[in-house]
Amino acid sequence: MRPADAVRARLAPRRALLTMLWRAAGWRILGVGVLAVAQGLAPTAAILATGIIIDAVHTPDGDRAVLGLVLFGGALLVRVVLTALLDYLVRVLDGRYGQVVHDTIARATLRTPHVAALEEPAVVGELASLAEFERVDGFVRTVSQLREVVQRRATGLGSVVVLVGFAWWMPLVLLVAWRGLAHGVRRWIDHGVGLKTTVGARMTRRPRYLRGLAVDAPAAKEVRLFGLAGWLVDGYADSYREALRHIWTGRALGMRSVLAGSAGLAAAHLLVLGTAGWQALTGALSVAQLVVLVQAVLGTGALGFLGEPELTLGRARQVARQALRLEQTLRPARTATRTAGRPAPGGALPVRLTGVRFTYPTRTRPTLDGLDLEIPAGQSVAVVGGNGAGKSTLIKVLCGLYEPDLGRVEIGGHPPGGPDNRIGAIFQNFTRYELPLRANVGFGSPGAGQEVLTAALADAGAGDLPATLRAGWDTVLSAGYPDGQDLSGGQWQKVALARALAAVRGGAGLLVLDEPTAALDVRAEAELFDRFRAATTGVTTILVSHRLASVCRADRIVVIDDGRVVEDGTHEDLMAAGGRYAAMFTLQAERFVPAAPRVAAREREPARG
Ligand SMILES: Nc1ncnc2c1ncn2[C@@H]1O[C@H](COP(=O)(O)OP(=O)(O)OP(=O)(O)O)[C@@H](O)[C@H]1O
Repeated sequence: MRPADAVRARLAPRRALLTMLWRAAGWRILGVGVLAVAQGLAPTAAILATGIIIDAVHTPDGDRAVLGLVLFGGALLVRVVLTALLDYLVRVLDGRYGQVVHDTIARATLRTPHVAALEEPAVVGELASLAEFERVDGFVRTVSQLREVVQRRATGLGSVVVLVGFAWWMPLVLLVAWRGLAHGVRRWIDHGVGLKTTVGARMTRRPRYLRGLAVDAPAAKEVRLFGLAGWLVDGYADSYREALRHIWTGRALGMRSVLAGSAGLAAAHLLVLGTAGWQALTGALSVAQLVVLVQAVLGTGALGFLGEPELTLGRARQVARQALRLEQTLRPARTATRTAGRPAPGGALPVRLTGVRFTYPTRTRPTLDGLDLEIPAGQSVAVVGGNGAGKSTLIKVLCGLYEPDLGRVEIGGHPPGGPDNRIGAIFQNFTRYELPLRANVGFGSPGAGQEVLTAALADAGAGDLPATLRAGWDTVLSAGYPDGQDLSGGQWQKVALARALAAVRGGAGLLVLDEPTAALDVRAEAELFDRFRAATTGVTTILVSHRLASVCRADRIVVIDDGRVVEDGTHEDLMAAGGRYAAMFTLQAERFVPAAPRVAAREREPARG
């Protein structure tokens, strides 16, 4: 790396922090800086005042003593007033700064319509470390920490100026010593952080996992049922002790730089204070001068390592840089952005995928490859195939959540997410919003009236659900809220389905259903499909399901294997062709139908013998 590039890279986090601070506070941040410098210089004024007072008492000189006292009192007053003012200002700006960081990250992540961008390992890493910083340090203390650092550095510089008045080399020696120790401490801390993220992360993985098993609800049943409590407690204690032993040993080895820095600092103080003491003894320094010098020497400590504020500010610089980098990386897609709000009614949408190839960011092999599929407007198509064949991926590409590497996806003649973005969908891992039932259904068709939501919930087979909830449509669907209520797996699925059906009632021209009935009982599923035709008339529907009894009702069935279409036709066509679909259907059907005759045949056998 060229020296200019190295300097630029070193300065980039500082520039990023300033950019974010400017966005959050504008000129007010400069005001905070100036006031913090003034607050930091107050102790220097107090040191000088002390010197004047002692000198005046010694002389004696009443006027100078008064001047000294006024200066001292003024310094104290300025400090008290500025402290109160700054405490208020930084609290306001801290909140504002945290909000701007949140906004920057949220806007960057939300404006990318492609989920793939959020799965890039670099982006995942940045988002995780931002979340960690927020959890541990909070974005919200950045301005406070900045004020603390600026104020203390001003105090240190004020002391340097005072010391220069005695001998130019004194502040220089102390400055070098303090920075040397700061460097040593930073190295030690970085070494410790490095250990924590390498050895620590590796060695604490198991204890963290065991702790999770002990306290998290999902494992609670099995832990009790299989009597794993003792094993868990011992395993956690042993593995955690072992991890800590490794980290402590590593940290102790890294202490050398701190010891060397401390020795250097002790030597510097010995030299400066020794010289001052000698000069005082020989009469070259007055008592007042000695007092001023000693206090200024103490003040230079503010140029060393400042601990918590300095560390937090360092992390805040990285966070600002990461947030701005996300803003750069997660640019809006080339295609038109998704239009928010209720889709305009306009009939069923045709779908066309031509030569689509798609590879997940974390994979090298494409999951979809050479996939062609054309669905006329209004047709109902079922997509089937084995586990991992690429069905859900096809749905996500179709909905515009992932951009294909090659080929085209068109919905109503436009790329997905374009102006005619009228898609209603329920995904396999649909979202359970910790919000009222009304929002959980209403998100499918923002702005829709109550009658649309009620009809959509009825279409999904959960028309009676609001009556069973404490606050009806206003019940928050989470047990964590007063008057909130969680739902069963099947009820949640019906709510998610209602959301998709609300979109249809609101004008969606394409309905995509990825395993919409996996959590429903057989009767609920049968009832749903009986109602389904009526609810989806005039809409193109794409259904992914492993339940072939439901699939066979579709106008057309498409079999996916290894990321491409391998069979395509009606149920009758595919059964007659005797291919994969026929084999899957026969296998599923046999598990129910022939059981009775087989038992009956076995029962008849002894009689024959
Ligand atoms: N986010 C992801 N990142 C990387 N690989 C993924 C991701 N999601 C799915 N895959 C992989 O892509 C392949 C196809 O997965 P997909 O979920 O599309 O299959 P599917 O046909 O829907 O399977 P199933 O019937 O089990 O739901 C699988 O090998 C899966 O491991």
